[in-house]
Amino acid sequence: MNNLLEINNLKVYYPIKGGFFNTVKDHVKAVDGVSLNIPQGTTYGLVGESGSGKTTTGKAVIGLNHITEGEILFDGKAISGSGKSVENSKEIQMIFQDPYSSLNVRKRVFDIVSEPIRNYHKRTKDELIAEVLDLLQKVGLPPGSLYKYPHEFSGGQRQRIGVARAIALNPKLIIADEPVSALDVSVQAQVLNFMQDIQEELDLTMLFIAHDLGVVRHMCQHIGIMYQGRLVEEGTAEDIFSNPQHLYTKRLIAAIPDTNVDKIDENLHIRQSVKEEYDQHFHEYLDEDGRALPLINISATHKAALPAKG
Ligand SMILES: Nc1ncnc2c1ncn2[C@@H]1O[C@H](COP(=O)(O)OP(=O)(O)OP(=O)(O)O)[C@@H](O)[C@H]1O
Repeated sequence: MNNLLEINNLKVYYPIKGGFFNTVKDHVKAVDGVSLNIPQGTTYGLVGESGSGKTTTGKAVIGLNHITEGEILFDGKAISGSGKSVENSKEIQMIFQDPYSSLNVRKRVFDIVSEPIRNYHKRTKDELIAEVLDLLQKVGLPPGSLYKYPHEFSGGQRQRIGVARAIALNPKLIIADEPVSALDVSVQAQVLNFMQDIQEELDLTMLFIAHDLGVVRHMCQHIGIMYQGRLVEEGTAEDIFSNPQHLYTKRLIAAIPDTNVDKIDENLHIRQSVKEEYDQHFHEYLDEDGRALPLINISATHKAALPAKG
């Protein structure tokens, strides 16, 4: 399977300015040497706590961030820096965390969903209506939604509007940045199932960002664990859950709400002991600056040999 997205040694440092001349004093190393591959037609879950650099990684792929170092290849072509083309911006779309604030509340569904199409193509009003109705059907919203405003929908439905807009230009890659985190737990599973259906139906490749490992388990083939700007572990979803190597990964598994954990793997036995183990041993996984050691690579998505702990 070809990799649709390849990220090689990505670094994104944000300057911290200060002083009388507002000069650069230091940098926040938001992403510090991340490499990962996403095979075409698969979903990669990027998981870590707040501030670990997940969004910065996603934004770098979509061209919203200045890349300090490294390379991003989309369909085999470099898209970082000046290589980014109009075609790339059609083919890579982002879905945001909060479906309310990411939609323009003063616009109707028709205008919101048709906007990307209007930006790139010449269409008559009737053609646009037909296209938007088709997109609404794909995301499971009734035709009557066409002239409604975002506030007339529930959170889950609003996320469907965001998805309709994101798939309007037939993208190949979707970056979904915590798309269910702002939703009620009761509707999260529904939206996840629906996103998985859309991904399969349209053969999309997806970078799915989440802070909860439980969320990505069933919809991602590969999972990368981020901590302090680095990937500390990567593997197939099965590896990550059945044989987690890094204590931080175990910590994330232990943090999955009880109701899910019981289903996840009754034999893991990590839940009871993991918090203690984590506290006792976590320093072993840090370098001399107190930053996370790089990846323990237990799967094949990224072939570069990175140092394993030991
Ligand atoms: N524009 C910016 N300028 C300076 N620092 C930033 C900027 N954006 C993010 N950061 C910092 O970079 C680090 C990584 O942030 P990022 O948003 O990528 O993490 P995240 O894992 O997506 O977290 P969250 O889930 O809270 O969005 C954090 O320390 C954050 O404060």
